[in-house]
Amino acid sequence: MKTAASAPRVVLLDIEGTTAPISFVHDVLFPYARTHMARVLEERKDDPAVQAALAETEKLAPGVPPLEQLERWMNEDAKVAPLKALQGLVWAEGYKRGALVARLYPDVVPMLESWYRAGIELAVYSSGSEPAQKLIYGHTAQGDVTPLFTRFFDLRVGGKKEAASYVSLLQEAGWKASDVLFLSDVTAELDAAAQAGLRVCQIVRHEDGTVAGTEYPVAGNLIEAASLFGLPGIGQA
Ligand SMILES: CSCCC(=O)C(=O)COP(=O)(O)O
Ligand SMILES: [Mg+2]
Repeated sequence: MKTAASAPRVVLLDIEGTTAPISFVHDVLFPYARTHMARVLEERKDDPAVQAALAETEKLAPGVPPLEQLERWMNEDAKVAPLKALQGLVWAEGYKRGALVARLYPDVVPMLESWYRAGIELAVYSSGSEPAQKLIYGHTAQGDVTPLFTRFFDLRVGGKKEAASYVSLLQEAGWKASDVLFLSDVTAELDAAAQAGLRVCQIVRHEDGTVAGTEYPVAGNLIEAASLFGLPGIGQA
């Protein structure tokens, strides 16, 4: 007899296109980083974090002036660790002076609060750096919701389209693959996570124009994902 799968114990969430609109990342965050990058790098040239990211940029693109390389990566939307680290530093300044306020989809905070109250572990896996992830969740319309999350994984565990990254993060967190539900809008990320044994669901946000794949369960928002995977709904915990 086949038994019904139990509800996931851990929900691992992508950000762009899953919890935050793509337009917030591409039309607000990325242009802010592009506008202020050169100035922030100049002002913080003695900061060891800036120096480390610039050294890594030079290592990855020898012979290219680092600022030029960073601009190339920004044009390509490259998911590269030193760019992501520096974008995070630029955004930190923007959030601090009130020029940036995070925009999340309206279902996100109420749903995460309900899962948190039900004892479900919540974690982030985004190409944005860990500090950038904490900034987004630290500056929502509902205030600082970072305490809802136990872990913030970024490119240090590897790229999101590689199965090995999911194996690494499972190891680091001590989670069993089948206990974890990964939510993302990008099917290549779901492929990689599924290959590592995680349960997966594609979040297909109408506003983002995400195209639904055919291989995995599809949900229009976190409320639908909850219902598909036996997780509590808003206000049910
Ligand atoms: C941490 S918010 C900025 C997100 C970002 O820089 C990015 O490249 C989007 O990555 P994601 O993995 O969340 O799709
Ligand atoms: Mg995404």
